[in-house]
Amino acid sequence: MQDVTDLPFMRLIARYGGPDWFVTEYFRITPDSKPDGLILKSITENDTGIPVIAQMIGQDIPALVRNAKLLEKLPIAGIDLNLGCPAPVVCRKDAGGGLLRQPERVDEILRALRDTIQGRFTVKCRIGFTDKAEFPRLLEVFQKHSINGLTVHGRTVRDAYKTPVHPECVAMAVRSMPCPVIANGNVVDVPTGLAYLRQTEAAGLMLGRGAIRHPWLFEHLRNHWEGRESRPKTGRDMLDYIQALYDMTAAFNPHFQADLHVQKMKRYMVFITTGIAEGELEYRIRRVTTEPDFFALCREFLDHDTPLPARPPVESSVFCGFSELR
Ligand SMILES: Cc1cc2nc3c(=O)[nH]c(=O)nc-3n(C[C@H](O)[C@H](O)[C@H](O)COP(=O)(O)O)c2cc1C
Repeated sequence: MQDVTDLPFMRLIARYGGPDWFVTEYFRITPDSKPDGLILKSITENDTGIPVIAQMIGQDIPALVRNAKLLEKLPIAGIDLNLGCPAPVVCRKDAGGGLLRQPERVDEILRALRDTIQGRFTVKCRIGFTDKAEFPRLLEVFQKHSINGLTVHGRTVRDAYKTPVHPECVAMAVRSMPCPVIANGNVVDVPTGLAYLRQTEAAGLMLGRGAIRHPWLFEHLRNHWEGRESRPKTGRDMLDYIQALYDMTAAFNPHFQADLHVQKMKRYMVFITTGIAEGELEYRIRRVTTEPDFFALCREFLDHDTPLPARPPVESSVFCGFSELR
């Protein structure tokens, strides 16, 4: 995830159990781009023991091919093509989710990349640009290119993050793709993860915002499958996580300035604070500008041994419609 899942974040999440695979932030690929140095570090300095897949975003075929060759020289578990990013600046350039408007172009890109990539080649997509009715045609294109995996974020680009996900589309992909299909979107806890898997029969889950909010989510899912209890997490557990996140991301930043770092922390805090103290921490953290105020506020709300709410509030505007995964 852009500006979120960098090397220090991966290292921290790995301490909490972590996923089976990481996926890098996307490398923006244009005719004259070179792979971003900081994102490269999440590959070349990955000491987590968890394999990492390099993700590219772009639509220029020679550039994508050139960068895929460069990336394959590195210790990666595969290359993933992003066909889901809804950012207007990306879609306007017909990259990411914007490419879903042009299945023929996707066809050409996948052909060129499949001919180039020797190892694992996967695709991450949404279920259409404006309408889920576009999805069957996209699946026809994906089926043609022997990709090794497909991750489906069960929303259209237009949906952004404002709707529930569509498990029936992920299930359609599972039925029609010859490769493993991974379900993505709105998994916030063990029950939502299990419901998504049950409704789709997907081969696995990709977790994004839910794992930022609750880094124990990977461990809790594993505990469930392996018959172990999961201890509810307290305010103090969360405080320790926030402190570690602050320290590790700060140490990674050669231009560290406390006030700017507080702003970076807010990218994570949007997800972490959802539902704590009925939204009061979420509201107040947005207004904080200094490091002492940031930690004083976190301590005010989290320096306790009471279990935190297991899931975000049902009416959450951040995890919109997650409760429909049941
Ligand atoms: C801030 C932010 C950055 C993201 N960056 C990426 C990215 O670089 N590559 C990608 O495939 N998806 C990216 N996503 C999308 C997530 O991977 C995921 O598909 C989406 O958030 C839905 O899943 P979730 O509910 O588990 O978060 C990003 C999402 C957010 C909110």
